[in-house]
Amino acid sequence: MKILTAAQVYQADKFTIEKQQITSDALMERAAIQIFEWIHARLHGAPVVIHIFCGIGNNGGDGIALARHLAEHGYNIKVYVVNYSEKRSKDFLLNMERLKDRKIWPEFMNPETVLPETQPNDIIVDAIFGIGLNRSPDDWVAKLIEHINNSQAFTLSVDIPSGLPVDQPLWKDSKVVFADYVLSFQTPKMVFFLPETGIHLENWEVLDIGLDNEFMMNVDSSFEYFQKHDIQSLYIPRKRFSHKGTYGHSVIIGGSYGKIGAVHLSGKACLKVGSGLVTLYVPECGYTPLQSSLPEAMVLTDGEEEYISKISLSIKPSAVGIGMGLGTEEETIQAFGNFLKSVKAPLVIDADGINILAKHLEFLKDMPKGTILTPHPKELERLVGPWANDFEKLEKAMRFSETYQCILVVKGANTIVISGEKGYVNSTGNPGMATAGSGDVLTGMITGLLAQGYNSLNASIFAVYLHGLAADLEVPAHGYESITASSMIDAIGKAFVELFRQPQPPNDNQPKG
Ligand SMILES: NC(=O)C1=CN([C@@H]2O[C@H](COP(=O)(O)OP(=O)(O)OC[C@H]3O[C@@H](n4cnc5c(N)ncnc54)[C@H](OP(=O)(O)O)[C@@H]3O)[C@@H](O)[C@H]2O)[C@@H](O)CC1
Ligand SMILES: [K+]
Repeated sequence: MKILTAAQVYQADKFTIEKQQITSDALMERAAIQIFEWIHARLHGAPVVIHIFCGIGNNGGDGIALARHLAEHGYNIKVYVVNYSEKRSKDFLLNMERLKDRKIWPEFMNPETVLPETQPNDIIVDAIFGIGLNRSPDDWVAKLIEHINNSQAFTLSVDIPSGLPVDQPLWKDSKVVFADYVLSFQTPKMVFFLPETGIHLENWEVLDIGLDNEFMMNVDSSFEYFQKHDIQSLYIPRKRFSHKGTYGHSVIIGGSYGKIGAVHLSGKACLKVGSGLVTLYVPECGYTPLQSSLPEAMVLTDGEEEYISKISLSIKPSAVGIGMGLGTEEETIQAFGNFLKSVKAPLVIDADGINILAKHLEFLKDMPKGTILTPHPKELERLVGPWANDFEKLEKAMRFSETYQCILVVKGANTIVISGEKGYVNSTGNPGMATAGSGDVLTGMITGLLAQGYNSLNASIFAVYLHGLAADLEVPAHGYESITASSMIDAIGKAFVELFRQPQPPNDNQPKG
């Protein structure tokens, strides 16, 4: 699903109105009806008090139109107009007239208004600002936002939590409505996925208001949100007449004394995504533990006991994953640098591999095109330098990716795969994944997919999605806290099955008896 900027949403709006020959008010009506239906399907007419806070632009217009539909269905509503400007939009005014025709009179709020009381069981609809917000709200509106946030009522934001800009960082000390749920029109907004701004909402959902398909297909968005059907289309099916050689030979290079487990996790995850063969290249001390704990893998060892001192492979790998538990001994650094010069197979670099690169930028020129780097935030910072905000972080990552023609898997609550000027935002995963070894598992998975012939971008996207899905499938049994890297590996199989599970048909036509 494309993630559009505010400017692109306005273009889509204009294009749709012209092509479908409808009025802008008709589009607002679609939006309001979609929100009404969402609420009605859950409340079934329950007599809860619904406080609707409306601005004076089109976001406010959506709120006013929603108020009319709720009133027509007998809901107990209180409507407020947050009068932050004299410049009311045409469709806001039109909907105000329709509301007044039904003898519903909103309360007009200005800086002097006493803020309304709400009860914990009430519902707040936040339609104060939408995608038109272009500066920090005035002080009195900020106080209202804080008042909403201090109430215990469930808060539903229309399109975007009021106070959040769509595609830029938040202004300093600016206030934002905390939304329990956001119903966002046609496209999720990029701020939902970034740590500094995503904290202002709990859940979101996209409502389709019928913006023109042709526009949506052709618009060139910098970011996409990838979901199940996108991943299904990347899948390379296994063939009947195949053998283990068909699915590649992965090599995992890493480990040092006390950190051999990282290689075990990567190697096992690599096997679990279907790599035909897996060889682990480790210091001598890793030989016995790995041979006994992971019998499916082959093990090659370095001459050194406790760290890797040179990397010479007697085999021709289909893909290589390097860096987990590697350490940063001087000899290891040299071995890593030399390896970059000689490696011909598709490559994933993680953990200490990234740390070495960050300290030895001269190695970057030897990195093969299409190499995948999988930094967590601290590793990314070492690589691209500090950033002032999340948007600058992504810009820097994009520039890095373009300069070195590599893929960056920027790990976070929503991991974002960066390839040149494009970013792909993952839809799976949960806070239980913030656990030791989680990254080693991902690196192994990406390597295993590369070995099977997935290209760098597809392998990254597919693995990131499947990794998150595996962790999500573990939640019912483990909660967040006791998910471990090993339990994620165990769930990779379930994640593959889930990826292709068809929705269950309703049971009505089952034979009785
Ligand atoms: N295609 C779609 O998706 C559809 C979208 N629809 C809905 O329209 C919404 C966008 O509406 P909108 O353009 O009227 O902007 P909105 O956010 O209501 O703001 C109003 C005005 O406030 C102003 N302003 C800005 N910052 C300010 C501040 N800090 N303090 C004070 N004033 C401030 C600024 O005007 P300015 O003062 O800068 O001239 C701005 O124009 C969208 O989110 C969705 O809910 C649907 O109806 C149908 C289809
Ligand atoms: K809003």
